[in-house]
Amino acid sequence: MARYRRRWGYYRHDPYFWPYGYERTITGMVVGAVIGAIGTIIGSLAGAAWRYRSELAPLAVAGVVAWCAQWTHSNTPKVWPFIAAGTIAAVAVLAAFPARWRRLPWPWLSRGIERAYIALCVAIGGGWVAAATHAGIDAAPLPWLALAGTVLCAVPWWTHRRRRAKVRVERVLETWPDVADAAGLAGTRAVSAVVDAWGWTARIALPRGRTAGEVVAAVPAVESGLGAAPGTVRAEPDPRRADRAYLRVLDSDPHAVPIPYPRPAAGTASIHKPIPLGLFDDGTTVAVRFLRRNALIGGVTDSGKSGLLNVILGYLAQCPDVAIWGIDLKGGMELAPWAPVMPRFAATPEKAVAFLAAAVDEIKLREAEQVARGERVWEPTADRPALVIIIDEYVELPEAAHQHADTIARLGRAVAVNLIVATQRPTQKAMTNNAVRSQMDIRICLRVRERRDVTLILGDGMLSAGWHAHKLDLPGKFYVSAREPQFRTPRPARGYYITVTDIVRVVDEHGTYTPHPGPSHTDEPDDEIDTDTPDTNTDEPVPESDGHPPNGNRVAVIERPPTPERLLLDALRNAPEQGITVPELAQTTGKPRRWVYRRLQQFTSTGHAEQVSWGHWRTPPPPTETDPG
Ligand SMILES: Nc1ncnc2c1ncn2[C@@H]1O[C@H](COP(=O)(O)OP(=O)(O)OP(=O)(O)O)[C@@H](O)[C@H]1O
Repeated sequence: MARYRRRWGYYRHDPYFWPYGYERTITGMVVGAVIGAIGTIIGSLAGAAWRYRSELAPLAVAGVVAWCAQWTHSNTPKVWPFIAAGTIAAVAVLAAFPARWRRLPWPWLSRGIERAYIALCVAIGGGWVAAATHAGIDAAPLPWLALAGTVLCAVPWWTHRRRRAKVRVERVLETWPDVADAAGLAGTRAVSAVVDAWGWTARIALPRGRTAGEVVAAVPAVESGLGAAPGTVRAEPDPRRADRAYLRVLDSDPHAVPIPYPRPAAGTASIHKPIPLGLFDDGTTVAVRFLRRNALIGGVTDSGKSGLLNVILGYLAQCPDVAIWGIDLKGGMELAPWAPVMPRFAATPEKAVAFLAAAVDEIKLREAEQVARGERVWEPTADRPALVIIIDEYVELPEAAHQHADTIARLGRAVAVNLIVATQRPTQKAMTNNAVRSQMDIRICLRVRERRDVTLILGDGMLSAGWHAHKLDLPGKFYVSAREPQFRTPRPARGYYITVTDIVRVVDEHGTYTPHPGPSHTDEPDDEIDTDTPDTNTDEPVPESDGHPPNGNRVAVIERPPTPERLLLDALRNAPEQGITVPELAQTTGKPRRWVYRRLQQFTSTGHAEQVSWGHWRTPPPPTETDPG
């Protein structure tokens, strides 16, 4: 310290150190203040230029272009033809941009309209540089052309929606430390942000030892800090890292108006693909795979359950590899319009029981067929379709039907026989004491009245994890919970709004089971729909002659030609008491005897066939109950 004091004492009287006097003088202070003010102004201008760098970019580019033209004009004026040729080549490349280049990670080059804008800027800039290189930048009319070109290129840049949104988010993120301090999230950082059509999503990094739950809890305070409307900010944990969270801020709500139903392109629908149900609040599609999965859809009256079922049906009806059965215990009010695409449609409890029993039977047949084919899971095709049973108002099913539904939910998965059920309150009793509910891999929760209904539909712990379905405010809004990562966090979605016209169009194109009774006929037995307890012939093909089922009142389970395995099983089931011979079986199935022998061996080992006498086979009779008396 003493050393510095000595040095200060030395310089205090040095005239070179104080150019305006030996001591501080008034002049020196004024000059210092002026220099300070100029510095402050320059600093502020530089700060503003940095802050508005995106808006100023076109002017900066114009300045650089003019400087380059001046330099080439002064040093190498003869290169102007090369500059012109280079410009034409660049514009040509942008115009004929090969499709495979569009997959490169340059978003501004992958969209046609943005490529056209870049091509325009290159043409104007390159053309002007070539001309200015030849004639000089001040040769008329080049200065005026420079001004016009700058404005022409700058206006689309200034008005570009995505650029403006990105800049706005960057500015918000610059203020994040202050917002975080005010919201009790001091020490957190906004590490990245993505802008979309409806708002933006930022990834927030938390200091060690702190969790995403804190960000979720601080959402109201963050809304206040950002000056956003209540309910427009949502936070969710990052499923990959415990010390990261996502913050979603909505500028406009994609769910504010009904979202029109988009039909899949003709010939593309398949049960192997996820079914698009609607949009998340960031505008991404909610697409759920229903193959070999049971689904539960719950919500209060008018929450949009039937609307969502219609969206699912609209897709399934267009899948060649699916057969749909419908059960609608609201007297057929909701699903009746779809009856023409359903081989089976029940609107009364009795039919519902019969159909579900038939589905259990179908599962057993499919299991046997799988054994015969040596396959573990049933891969649906047009010939061997998946069977999806849609049940509206599940709790209205009679007790007997619940038992069958329970069996289907437990055993149907491997053989692609599945349930999609909708209900207002899936209480324990209604869900066969939870057996069916526990088999529901996909849970969709629309608006519910009470908080505990969230637990009933989605499961324990979901309410406290942020699945606040009781706060959903519009019909068709829902949460979906499934095993895929995108369905493990509570993200509100809204289903597509499918109109009667959409339904009629799909049914007209894909409906084959006509005529069907309207809801008003449901109390009377009908000719078109099978009310019998089903038997082994349930998969007879429907003749295409007049659309009416054969044998008076029987329709097919699935209107596709049966597989040889199924024909074999049916023949064994229908065999007389003394059995059926191998040559007869070979004739029925159209397969060689060796094939029949091999299948019979497999069926015998699994209890689906027995040899009654030498060369005679049949299905073993069901075990009879022994009389305890
Ligand atoms: N995705 C949607 N977008 C816009 N409106 C919808 C949507 N889904 C349903 N709605 C509207 O909400 C109302 C109720 O829908 P829906 O009949 O599907 O409800 P629900 O839950 O099945 O009712 P209920 O239990 O009484 O049958 C209908 O008027 C429908 O137009």
